[in-house]
Amino acid sequence: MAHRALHIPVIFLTSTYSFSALFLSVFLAVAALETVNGDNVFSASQTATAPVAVARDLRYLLYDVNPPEGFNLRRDVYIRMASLVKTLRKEGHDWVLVLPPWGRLYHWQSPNIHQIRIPWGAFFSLTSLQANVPVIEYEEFVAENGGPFIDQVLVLQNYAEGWTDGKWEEKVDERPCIEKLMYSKDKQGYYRGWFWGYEETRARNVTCISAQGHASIMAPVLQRNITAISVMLDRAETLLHDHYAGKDYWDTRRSMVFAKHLRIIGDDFRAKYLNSTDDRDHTIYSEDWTRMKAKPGSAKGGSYLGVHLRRKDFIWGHREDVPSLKGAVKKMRSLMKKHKLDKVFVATDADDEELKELKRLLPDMVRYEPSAEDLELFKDGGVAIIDQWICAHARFFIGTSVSTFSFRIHEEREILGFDPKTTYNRFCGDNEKECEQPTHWKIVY
Ligand SMILES: C[C@@H]1O[C@H](OP(=O)(O)OP(=O)(O)OC[C@H]2O[C@@H](n3cnc4c(=O)[nH]c(N)nc43)[C@H](O)[C@@H]2O)[C@@H](O)[C@H](O)[C@@H]1O
Repeated sequence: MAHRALHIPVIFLTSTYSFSALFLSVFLAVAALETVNGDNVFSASQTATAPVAVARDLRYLLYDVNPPEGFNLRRDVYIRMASLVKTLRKEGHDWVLVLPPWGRLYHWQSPNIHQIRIPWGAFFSLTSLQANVPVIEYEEFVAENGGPFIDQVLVLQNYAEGWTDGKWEEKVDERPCIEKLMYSKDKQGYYRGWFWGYEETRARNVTCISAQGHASIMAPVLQRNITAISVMLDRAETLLHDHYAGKDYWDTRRSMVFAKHLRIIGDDFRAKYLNSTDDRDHTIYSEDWTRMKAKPGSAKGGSYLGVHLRRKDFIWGHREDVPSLKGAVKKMRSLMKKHKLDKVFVATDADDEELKELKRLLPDMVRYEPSAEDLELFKDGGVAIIDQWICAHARFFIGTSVSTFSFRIHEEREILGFDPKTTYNRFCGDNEKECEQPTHWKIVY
C-alpha cells in the first residue's frame, strides 16, 4: 500500500553506502545465493534463450507496481523510474523506459467497461513524456523486441530484517523472495505473471532483490550485473525518489501533460458550467511543457471552489484526518463565503449512498458526471483526470489529507501559476486537533 516514505524530506535519505561497497555486497550476495524461485541474476543473461546486450545497445526498462496502488501513486512511481533511466543514460547507456499499460486498478470499479491494457497515450501526451526521457508504449516494445518476452524480472522487496541498528542505510542485494512470487514457471521454463493483462507475455527469469534507497540505487545493478536487454522491476514503488521535488522531479512531473482530448472535455465543462475560461482566468496553458513557466500568483482561476473529497477506503483508512460529509460541507460553505465564490465543483470517489447524502447537504454542487459513452471512451482514469483538471483551474482548492489524487492537483496548480495559499489546503478530520496543512513544493525549473 502507499507509504508516506514518498514525502520523507530528502535530507532523511542521505546515502550512507559507497558504490564500491554496494558492488561488493551485491557480488557476494549473488555469488553465494542460488535464488529460491528463479535463476541466479548473473546466469540469467547466459541462458541459451536470452539475448545478450552488447555495449551501447538499446536496453529496455519495464516496471510494475504493487496491485492495490492507485492511479496517482503510480504516476509518482513513474517519476522515480524516469529518474533511474536518466541516471542510466547519463552514464552513456541507451536505456528506454517502457510504459506499463494501465488496468485492473482497485479503484476503477465502473462496471461493464474494459479497463486493462490501456496505453499511456489514453491519458497523457506521449510527445510531452518523450521530451523528458525516451519512453515507448508496451506494444511498441513487443514489436521492437521481436515478441512478448522480458529477459529478466527483478522483484523488489524490503530487507527481511528491516533497518539494522535502527540506522537508515542505502543498499541493494539479491535475496531469497520474502513473499510468495506472483509468477509461475510454465512447461517451457518461462515465467507467467500478470504482465498488465498481456497473457502471452513471458519472462525468461525472475529473481528477488532487496532494495532500500533511492531509484538510482538500481543503476549499477542494471548496468553492470545484468546484461539482459529487457529488465522489469516489479514492485517498483519500493524505490524512493532520487530527489523529491528537485529539478529532475519537476521536469518529469511537468512532462506528464494530460492527453489533449481530456483537457478539452475539462475546458468545455469549465466554460459551460463554471463560467471559466483560460483567457478570463489567466490560466493560459502551453502544450509544450518545456516553455510553460507561469509566474507564481499569475493564475486567477475560475470563480468557483474546487474540492477533492476522497472517500471510500480513506474513510476507514484515515479516520483521524478525513471529515464527515457534514464537516466537509460546512468547510466548503465557509470557504465559499470567505472567498466570495458562488459555485463549488466537487471531485469525489464517494459511493452512491454517500453521494446521495452529499447532494442533500450541498444541492448546488457541480460535478462532472460522464455519460455512459464518455465513460466507455475515457475510462475511470480519464474521468479522474478531467476531475483533476477542473479542480486545478479553481480560484481556491481544498483537497484530502495525504491523498496522492489531491497532491497531483497541487502540482498541476503550481504549474499553472496559482498562489500557493489557494492550493495547499486540506480538509481536517471532525475531531482532528492539529490539522497540519499540505507542504508547498515549489517548482524548480
Ligand atoms: C489507500 C491508498 O489510497 C491511495 O489513493 P490516493 O492517494 O487518494 O489516490 P489515487 O492513487 O489516485 O487512488 C485513488 C483512486 O480513486 C479514484 N478517485 C479518488 N478520488 C476521485 C475523484 O475525486 N474523482 C474521480 N473521478 N476518481 C477518484 C481514482 O480512480 C483514483 O485514482 C492509493 O494510491 C493507494 O494505492 C492506496 O490504495
